[in-house]
Amino acid sequence: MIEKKEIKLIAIDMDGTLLNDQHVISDENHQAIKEAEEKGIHVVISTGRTRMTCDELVNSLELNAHLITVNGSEIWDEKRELVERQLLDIKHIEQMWGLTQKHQTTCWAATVNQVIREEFPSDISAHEWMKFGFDVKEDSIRELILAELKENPALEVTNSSTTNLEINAAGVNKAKALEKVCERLGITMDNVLAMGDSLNDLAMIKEAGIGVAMGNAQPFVKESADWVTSTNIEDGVAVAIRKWALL
Ligand SMILES: O=C(O)COP(=O)(O)O
Repeated sequence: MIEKKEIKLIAIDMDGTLLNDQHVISDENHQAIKEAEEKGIHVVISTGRTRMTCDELVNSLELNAHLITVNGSEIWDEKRELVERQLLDIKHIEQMWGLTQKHQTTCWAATVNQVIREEFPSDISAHEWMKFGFDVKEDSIRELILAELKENPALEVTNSSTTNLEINAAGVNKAKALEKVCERLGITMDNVLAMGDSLNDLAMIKEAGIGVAMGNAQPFVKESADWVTSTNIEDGVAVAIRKWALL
């Protein structure tokens, strides 16, 4: 039985959480977020996406709050000024690029000004890298890559779906970024309600006062959460906001 806590900040993941399977924010989720803001609660979108791929959806919420992107690599303030950005080392990008070649997998990556999908640049060192991703349908190959990545203590390895791997610099995750946002606002992680569905949400779900997993979350995320809400296609975000922050 989890006790209710005073919620001063709500951190919400996007894909598989705030967004339905058509990548749309439902009216019900929109309304619950609006009511939370009206109550004076900071609503912080905390996503693996880059500004380029989340702005339109985030702006539609008209929030007056910080924003966390690329799994915590970037923190933006209410005016969308950059507070902090953390990069991956070039040698680690080269290592991961080597792994995609070795295992013949699909990869993608986020630099500070683009999301790279098909054409991987030959001048790796000319870019500033924030995240590297592998898409691997075959479990055995994904596990091999995961094992190699885990040997490198400079990397933070998570996922945003069961068939991908997402890599940031060690110590970069949504929980660390949220702690920094909380510090700026003078609140503690105990007053945070965080919700998500994948391993890139795990740290914030564990460290928040109330950590909520979506009904569609990966099993380990559900096991680690304080509470499991409905799925992303059943307005699970609104359900959790109403249960933990609005009553
Ligand atoms: O990494 C992604 O692109 C998925 O983003 P999410 O963290 O909002 O689910």
